[in-house]
Amino acid sequence: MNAGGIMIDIPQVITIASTDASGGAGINADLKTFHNQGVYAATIVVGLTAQNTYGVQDQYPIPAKFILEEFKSIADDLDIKAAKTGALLDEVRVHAVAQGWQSHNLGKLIIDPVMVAKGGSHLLSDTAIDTLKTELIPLAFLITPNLPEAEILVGRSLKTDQDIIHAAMTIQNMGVKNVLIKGGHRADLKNEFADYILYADGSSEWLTMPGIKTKRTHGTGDTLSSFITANLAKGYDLKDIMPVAKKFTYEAIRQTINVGHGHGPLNHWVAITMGTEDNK
Ligand SMILES: Nc1ncnc2c1ncn2[C@@H]1O[C@H](COP(=O)(O)OP(=O)(O)OP(=O)(O)O)[C@@H](O)[C@H]1O
Ligand SMILES: Cc1ncc(COP(=O)(O)O)c(N)n1
Repeated sequence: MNAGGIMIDIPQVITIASTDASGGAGINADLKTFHNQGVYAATIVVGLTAQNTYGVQDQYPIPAKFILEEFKSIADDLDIKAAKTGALLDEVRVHAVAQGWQSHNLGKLIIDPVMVAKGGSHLLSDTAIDTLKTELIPLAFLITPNLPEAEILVGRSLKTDQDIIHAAMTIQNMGVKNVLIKGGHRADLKNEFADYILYADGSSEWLTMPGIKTKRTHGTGDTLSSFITANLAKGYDLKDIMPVAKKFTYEAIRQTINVGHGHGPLNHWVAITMGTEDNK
């Protein structure tokens, strides 16, 4: 009921992750990307971090019981179409999120398996990796590890393109439908580099782009996975989203903003929308 006004339907998404006090990564980057893409965003806060563009100074995990209450509050009211996870900190939090998801399915699940921040701080304990593999990954529509995260998930080093292709298959066999292995860590090594995606139907592609020589890449993975989450919620197909998600992240890195003195944050104000002439 909205007498005299109008009612607008809007796709609803959620980020299940940790905050970044400096605003460049984590839940903060997710919310800015969601807003940019015109979706309504809710949050399940799993942890808080005291961090800046130099690194993570401290972490504060939210109790598992409270995380489950957050799940219930959202599921009792909102109509979430897609959810993404970010830094989950440890085994207890990963288990709580898997438990929350099984009780309250919130649409398509996208896992960004954040393990180590750009400054080198651990945002997922080593003991959480098995819980991630056995409890959370089998529930997901898409997982988006960067190269070091993919190496940890498969337990071997990934040097060649062939290694990456095999790793994506190994991860898909853990029960997740689609696997994106991000190549940002090779961006300094080559002028052109690529992300690799293995789709649910067995097809795959290399998404190639020029590497930008910069250290202002705080929150690149969050930005990419949030863009994908927003547009899955809008009903777009993953294969159509991927090139545009890459373009959004690329422009958000390229059109840099002057914030912080370490690994600076991205520009979440760039205008790139699915379905426009520019992106066909
Ligand atoms: N220097 C760069 N130039 C161009 N694209 C980049 C660069 N760095 C990262 N990207 C792109 O940004 C996206 C995120 O990649 P990356 O490998 O940095 O993820 P990530 O390490 O998980 O990010 P983060 O942990 O910072 O959130 C990928 O699509 C990647 O190709
Ligand atoms: C709360 C939180 N989530 C995710 C990241 C990863 O981003 P990056 O590797 O660019 O620091 C982060 N630093 N902090």
